[in-house]
Amino acid sequence: MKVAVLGAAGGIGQALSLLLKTGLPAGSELSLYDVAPVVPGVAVDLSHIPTDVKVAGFGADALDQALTGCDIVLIPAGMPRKPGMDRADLFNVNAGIIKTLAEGIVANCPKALVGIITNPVNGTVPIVAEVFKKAGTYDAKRVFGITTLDVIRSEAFIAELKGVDVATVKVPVIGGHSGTTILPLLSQVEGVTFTDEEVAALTPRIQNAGTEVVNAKAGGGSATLSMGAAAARFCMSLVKGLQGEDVVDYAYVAVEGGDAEYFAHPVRLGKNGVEEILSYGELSAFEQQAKNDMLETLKKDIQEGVDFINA
Ligand SMILES: NC(=O)C1=CN([C@@H]2O[C@H](COP(=O)(O)OP(=O)(O)OC[C@H]3O[C@@H](n4cnc5c(N)ncnc54)[C@H](O)[C@@H]3O)[C@@H](O)[C@H]2O)C=CC1
Ligand SMILES: O=C([O-])CC(=O)C(=O)O
Repeated sequence: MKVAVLGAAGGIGQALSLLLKTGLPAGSELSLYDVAPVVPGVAVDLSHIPTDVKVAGFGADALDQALTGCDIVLIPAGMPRKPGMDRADLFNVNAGIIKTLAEGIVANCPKALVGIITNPVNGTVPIVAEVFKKAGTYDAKRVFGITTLDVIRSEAFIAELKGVDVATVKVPVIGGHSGTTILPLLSQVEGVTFTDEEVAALTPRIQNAGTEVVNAKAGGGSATLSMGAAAARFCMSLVKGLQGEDVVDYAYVAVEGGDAEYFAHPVRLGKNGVEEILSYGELSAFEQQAKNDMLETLKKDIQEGVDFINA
């Protein structure tokens, strides 16, 4: 298994790379790419951890070498938010970065499963898809926006609120990855119940959890450690799928005839990426209303990504 992390020297990139160095199956290769000159050092640092995962670092002019033969490419490259900014404010600077990296994937590992972390995810995923479409290499089953952070936050917050074992809490989160487009389906969480007041308070807490971190870091960036853990968890789902295990996880994927062109759903993963897009089931009246209210925003975010490549 060969996994590339693009943006590996950043806050997320380093945390994620550490978790992959210690978590990938024996015999795997980890390819770390970044435009920051420290990236070879990050690779050397990680290489001293005694696991059977080979690590190599690649600087600005070595994207092709970093990507050659990769099975999975994870992308946390690009600018994070500062207090007062929305994720959408990152579009102008991150769109060009994502486009360049997607072109590198086309040229070097067009069959790889691609997991996009760079914000705004609602728009960067369509950018990658449009670059692949233009190149004739697009396979909707292989492109994922990583929304796992919304899932793990929901697990953590609910376990804390209800005093239950966090390992037993499973929370479906659908939609997109910004503000109200993040839709946790609290009505479907098994083993706990919520009052209307709890739903009305917990839903926006989950939706604004990224801002909670941005404000707490006071200008020093956004979530990196929890995102590293989230991306590593999602990567392990992709790895298990590639190894032939039957695994279901949540991700922001292209959905034909869905609520929007891209929408986070439960997906069955396998050797070709998405084997099946599963239904997210019945929504409560609150969730149905929240979904209806956010679709226009999500669709606008998606169109911005599509237009960046095609307009
Ligand atoms: N999907 C999600 O749930 C989350 C997404 N994010 C997003 O992840 C991105 C990265 O966040 P952080 O790691 O905190 O930022 P950071 O600034 O710590 O790291 C970003 C890294 O990307 C590198 N980079 C910039 N241009 C590049 C290029 N063309 N090729 C390769 N590397 C390049 C930088 O050198 C830097 O090392 C941000 O856009 C942030 O908004 C952050 C948290 C959660
Ligand atoms: O809020 C941000 O800018 C980073 C992010 O996507 C998150 O923490 O969910």
